[in-house]
Amino acid sequence: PQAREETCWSLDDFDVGRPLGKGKFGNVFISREKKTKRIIALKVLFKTQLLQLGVSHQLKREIEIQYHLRHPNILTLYGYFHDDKRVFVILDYASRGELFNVLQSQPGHKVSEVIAARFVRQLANALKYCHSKGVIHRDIKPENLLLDSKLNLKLADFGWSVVADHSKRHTLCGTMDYLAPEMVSNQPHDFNVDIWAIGILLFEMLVGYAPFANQTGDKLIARIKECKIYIPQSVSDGASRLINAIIKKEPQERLPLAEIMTHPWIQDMFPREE
Ligand SMILES: Cn1ncc2ncnc(NCCc3cnc(NC(=O)Nc4cccc(C(F)(F)F)c4)s3)c21
Repeated sequence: PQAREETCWSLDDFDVGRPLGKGKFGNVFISREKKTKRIIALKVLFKTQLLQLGVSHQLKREIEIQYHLRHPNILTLYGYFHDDKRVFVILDYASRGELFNVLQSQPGHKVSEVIAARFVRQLANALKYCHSKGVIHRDIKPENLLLDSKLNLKLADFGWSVVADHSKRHTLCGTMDYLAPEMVSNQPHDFNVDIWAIGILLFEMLVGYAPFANQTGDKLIARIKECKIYIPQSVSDGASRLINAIIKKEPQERLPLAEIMTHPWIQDMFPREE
């Protein structure tokens, strides 16, 4: 069979520029690939830390997962290479950086309902694609949502994502009728964790802080379990209805992606598509 073209990269292929962000595992640098002059983002991770924290398998899984994901609202991972001390991940460059910093720079740390609806629809698009491939992101937050020069949202950092183990379900599906409720619902991390995150994100983009923010420890856990959120009057009825339809304690009760994308509030925020 046709071998997939495997370009073998090394640090010599790149001019490394300023840091774009600093993470606990390593930093990201704007860089230019010498031959094509293409601008990319180079994430540098230190092997010692990956080994110390026992997350090397997670990085391998992230690279494997991202290798199969190609979508306009997912930050592309082009490849990786390593030297004796570091692992380098070659990523799309998102020139407007993290949504986190965009929100921080706005008055009240919030955006308009039109912008919020745009980002929710693009994120739902990215997740519809991921979930259709059995990939659950599991770490959706403003730090992992990047923006390109055209204000298109790019879902990034699949370091905590998993591929839902359909295998177990397939072996069981012949005899689903006999499965106890806790068995069929016992998907520790099912796709609905990503749906929940869309609700939290929408709340934060419109209110300026997350619904359970400035709670700590067990109070925070209790608040999340109680699942009671207070949506300020400043938020429109349509947006409030969508937030309340997503932030549900029961995973299965959360509004499915398809219904988020076609929700009346989302539709109203987009001028009639020509
Ligand atoms: C800030 N910024 N501004 C512009 C811009 N343009 C592109 N990218 C940026 N930032 C990088 C975004 C990322 C994408 N994928 C990531 N992946 C990751 O960080 N993976 C990862 C980390 C630590 C440990 C593990 C492990 F081992 F646990 F799995 C996995 S980070 C940009």
